[in-house]
This record gives sequence, C-alpha cells and structure tokens, in this order.
Amino acid sequence: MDSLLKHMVDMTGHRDHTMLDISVISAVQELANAKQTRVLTLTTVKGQTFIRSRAIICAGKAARMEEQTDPASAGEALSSYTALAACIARHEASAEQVDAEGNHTLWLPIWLGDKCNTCLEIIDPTPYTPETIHIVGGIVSVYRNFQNLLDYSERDSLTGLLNRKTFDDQLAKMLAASSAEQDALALPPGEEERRHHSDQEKQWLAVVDVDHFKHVNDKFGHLYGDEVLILIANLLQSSFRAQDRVFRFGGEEFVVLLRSTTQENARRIIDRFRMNVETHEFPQVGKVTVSIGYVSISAYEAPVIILGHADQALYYAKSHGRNMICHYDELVSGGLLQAIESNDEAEFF
Ligand SMILES: Nc1nc2c(ncn2[C@@H]2O[C@H](COP(=O)(O)OP(=O)(O)OP(=O)(O)O)[C@@H](O)[C@H]2O)c(=O)[nH]1
Repeated sequence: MDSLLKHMVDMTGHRDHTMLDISVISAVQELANAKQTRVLTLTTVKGQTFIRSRAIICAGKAARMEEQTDPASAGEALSSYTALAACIARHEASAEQVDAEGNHTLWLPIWLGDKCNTCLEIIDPTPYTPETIHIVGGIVSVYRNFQNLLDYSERDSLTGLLNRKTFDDQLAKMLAASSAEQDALALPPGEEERRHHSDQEKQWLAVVDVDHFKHVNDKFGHLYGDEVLILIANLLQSSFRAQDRVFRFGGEEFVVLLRSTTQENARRIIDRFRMNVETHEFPQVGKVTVSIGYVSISAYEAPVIILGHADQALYYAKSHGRNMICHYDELVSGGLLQAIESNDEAEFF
C-alpha cells in the first residue's frame, strides 16, 4: 500500500505529459510486476486508427520515452491488434490476449468521453490476478483524471487547440527531435553540399491569420465569429498530420509546427490548408480566407526570432492581396524582405 501511495504522489506531482507517462508506467510495472509496460498513442488518419508506442519500461530497466523512427508513418494499424481493436470498437475498459509464446497482454484504454487516444499495455508471462487488474484499473483512473486536468490547462477553451503557453515547450521538443534525426541521418563529408538545398527535410513554422475577421464579427456578431474560429481549428486539425502541432495564439491567429518535410512538401501542405478554408462553406458567413507566413525552423534561432520571421512573411501576404501563403526565406532571397544581422540576432526593417 505504501508503494501505491508513493506512486500516486509521484504521478500527481507532475505538470507535464511526458513525466506523467513515465511515472504511470513505472507505477504499473512495479505494482503488476510485469515483463514490459508501454503507453500507446492511438491516432486516426483518414478513418483508420494507428498505434504508436510513446513510453516503455522493461523489467529491471528505467522507463523511457520512445521517439518515432519514421516521422512520416502514423504507426501500426489498430486492426492488427485484434483484441484491442474489438475492445475499442465496443468502448470497453480492458482487453486481454495470450500470444503463441504464452505472454499475457493486458490493454487498458484511457477513455475521455467517447474518445480514446491513449492506452496502457502490460505484458507478462503469468496471468493477471483480479487484484492486480483492480489496482492497475485504479491507477488508470487517476492517470485519466490527471491527463484531463493537464489537457485543460494546455488547451484553448474555444477551439480545443494547444494554447500559447505550451508553444515554447513543443517547439523545443520538435527541435530536439530534429537534431536527433539529423545526427542519425548524418551524411559523409561533402555529401551534404551535393544534396539539393530544397530536398532537405526540415521542421517548419506557419502563422495563420483569418482575413478581415473584424468584418465577420461586425456583420454577423461574435457568436458567428466564434463559430468561424472553431471551424478553422477543425480544418487545421484535419489538414495537418498527427505529428504536427496546431496552436491558437489568441484572437484569429493560429500557429502550426510541421515536422520533417521538404520545402516543396511544406508549401504544398500549407497551401492545401489555405485552399481547404477558401473552398469551405461557413454557415451563414459564407466564404472566409486566411493568410499564412511560414519559415523553416533552426535550432540556432530563438522562438521569438522564428515567430518574427513568420510574422514578417504573414504581413507581406496581408499587404499583397491576402488569401495567400508566403515563405520568409523566399521573400528574403528574392529581395522582397530584408534581414540584417546584429548581435547574432536577425532584425528587420
Ligand atoms: N468572435 C471572436 N472574435 C475575436 C476573438 N478574438 C479576437 N477577435 C476579433 O478579431 C478581430 C481581429 O481584427 P483585426 O486584427 O483588425 O484583423 P482583421 O479584421 O482580421 O484584418 P486582417 O488581419 O488585416 O485581414 C477583432 O475584431 C477582435 O475583436 C474571439 O475569440 N472571438
């Protein structure tokens, strides 16, 4: 019981999803005396659900987060996990399966209302006693409630997107992941220069601003204005990939962090979103458009500088007709925006 209390105190002491994941699998691993415990992420892409492992602990080892090796892949298909897929389809609390080697796998989906995007998985050669299932079920309930609370503090209440407060942290995580990826893909000396600049995969930041939004509020009222923001948030979430991050920065301004893609793909993905908005029929309001400024992200620049560059490109789009996307580096190299270096930081005029 002491151990259970210690784990509860540890779990509820965190203010960060990563640390919460680590502490929940450490608790479950110890209390169930399991061979392996994982936290799985469930994502739905075009109607199909995929599974990825985001944290793992094996007996005798420390818990660790699992970085995605292939950022373009959504993960393994849920349909290949037959018992879990049936449990999710029926909105059940747990599923169990024994494999050919005699390992017992117990899955405990974390339900938030009728949605499940996290699941605990416990594997052990011995079957789980009703007492173990009871204790682990209790931990899962605390984990779910606490995850809910963290989500609430990290999300914008109108649109459900991540809020401004979480941006710096998410950007740092993305930059850390990109340095690790670049190290892993390091090319032999001289090879880097031979590779065409625009073929390189980079991380990207886009600032999205609704055009003439004041006019929407003035003509249709704030309630319709809010409805437009919610629908644009939905279009953002459906237009970008699960590994990308979408934030509402306040008012009618949104920010997207795009993971690992080439310059041409970034342009295509961002423009596809712009067109998705342009072609959407907003109830009562009709047509709405957005302007977007975007920039590639480098680990050597402070978030405020990166955002400043994207903002420069956004304001160029706003002042050159709106309903368009502008790439900061292209504007600078085309002589349409100027950047000067001073005190190791870029400034603009
Ligand atoms: N309905 C609603 N309106 C908001 C919210 N936050 C900010 N606004 C409004 O958004 C409008 C932003 O107007 P402006 O900054 O002038 O920009 P704009 O009219 O979109 O013009 P451009 O950006 O130049 O195309 C203001 O009228 C704000 O009151 C919100 O949460 N809900």
